[in-house]
Amino acid sequence: MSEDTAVDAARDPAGTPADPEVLRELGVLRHSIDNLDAALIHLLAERFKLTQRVGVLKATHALPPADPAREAEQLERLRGLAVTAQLDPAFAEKLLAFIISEVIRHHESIPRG
Ligand SMILES: O=C(O)C(=O)C[C@]1(C(=O)O)C=C[C@@H](O)C=C1
Repeated sequence: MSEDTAVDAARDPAGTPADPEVLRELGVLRHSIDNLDAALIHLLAERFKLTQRVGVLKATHALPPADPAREAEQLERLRGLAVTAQLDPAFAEKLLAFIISEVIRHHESIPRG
């Protein structure tokens, strides 16, 4: 993380720089956020590699790109996990729907047969 990012954001409305201890804590928190964002990107990349293989399998065997029954199971499971993890289940649902819609778009672009 850039030191400047923390410094820029850590000013009060009058433009006075924040307490150095606040800046230090902000920097520590942002460093961990950056690590988690990197992990999310890597996890998503691995997920898309697997769904790409699913897409090829489906296209090869004339299976439909979307499977609403599977999605309903995933949704129910993820909502439960979100509640346990104290994450807003509505957010988890929207995120899953967003990811799956992108996967289906990829599936549909694979030549069939
Ligand atoms: O499991 C499948 O059949 C997939 O194509 C993968 C996936 C997903 O991204 O998890 C995507 C589309 C389907 O509607 C269900 C699930």
